[in-house]
Amino acid sequence: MLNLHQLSVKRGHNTVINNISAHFIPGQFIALLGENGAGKSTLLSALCLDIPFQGEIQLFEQPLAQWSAERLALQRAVLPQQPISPAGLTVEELVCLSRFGYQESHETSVRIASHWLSALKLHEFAKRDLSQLSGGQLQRCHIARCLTQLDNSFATPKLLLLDEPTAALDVHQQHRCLQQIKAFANAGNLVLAVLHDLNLAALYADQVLLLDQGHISALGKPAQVLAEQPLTALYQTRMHVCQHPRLACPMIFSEPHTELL
Ligand SMILES: Nc1ncnc2c1ncn2[C@@H]1O[C@H](COP(=O)(O)OP(=O)(O)OP(=O)(O)O)[C@@H](O)[C@H]1O
Repeated sequence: MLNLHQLSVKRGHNTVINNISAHFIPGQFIALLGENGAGKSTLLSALCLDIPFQGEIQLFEQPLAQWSAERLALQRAVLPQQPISPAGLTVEELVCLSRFGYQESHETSVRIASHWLSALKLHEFAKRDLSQLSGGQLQRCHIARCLTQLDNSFATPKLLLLDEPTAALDVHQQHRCLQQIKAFANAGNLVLAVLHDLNLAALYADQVLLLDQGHISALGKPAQVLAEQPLTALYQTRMHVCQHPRLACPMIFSEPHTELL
């Protein structure tokens, strides 16, 4: 579904994404992990065509650059690290705006938006101005916007790109949002999400992509990739990996840096 072929991205004089190739199939939740500055957001920006790159990005075997904005709006949604939240818009208005590409009535847009606002426990805020939300409520509102934008069961698999979707969320909301996002992926769509929480990646990702200074250092199932030695090397922090007491996934613990104690 999504092909990266010898993708490189420069920012200033530095090559931030360095000749990476990968192929992603629908039905998967891919977690992008890596230290600060590894190139995760840059990779998402290239996938959004927001910055120039070398190499090729193909969606359904067609170069992304050849897709019209109208077609892409029905196929791909994006949650940037700092999404724009125009003051004066209500939650429902923002989420409904994501339906602009569909030929449908306002009532249909509101019905679909309501579904996702309820799914993310935001229904009570539907008529509230965006400026009157907490950080976590606003983040959930933008996740609802993305899922509303791609809600079209009669069409081809969709691509959802999320940059740190759980950064502002409490534990309950992290699980609620990631369960919705994983269900969306496993229903036949593709989700690429930048995460910093290794344990959330272990719980929810079908595949984990470890980015190290613009290179893919590992891509595979969480149980294969999230191992002590590569994580300790990548984050320069002592890591321990054990089995989750109840679930079939690894759990990761880190140690303080002894030289700072
Ligand atoms: N506009 C820019 N001009 C020059 N360099 C940039 C620019 N934006 C980002 N960079 C650099 O590119 C590198 C990759 O940045 P990027 O934001 O992709 O990292 P990241 O993996 O998303 O990090 P984080 O986890 O901190 O969000 C960093 O070294 C950063 O300093």
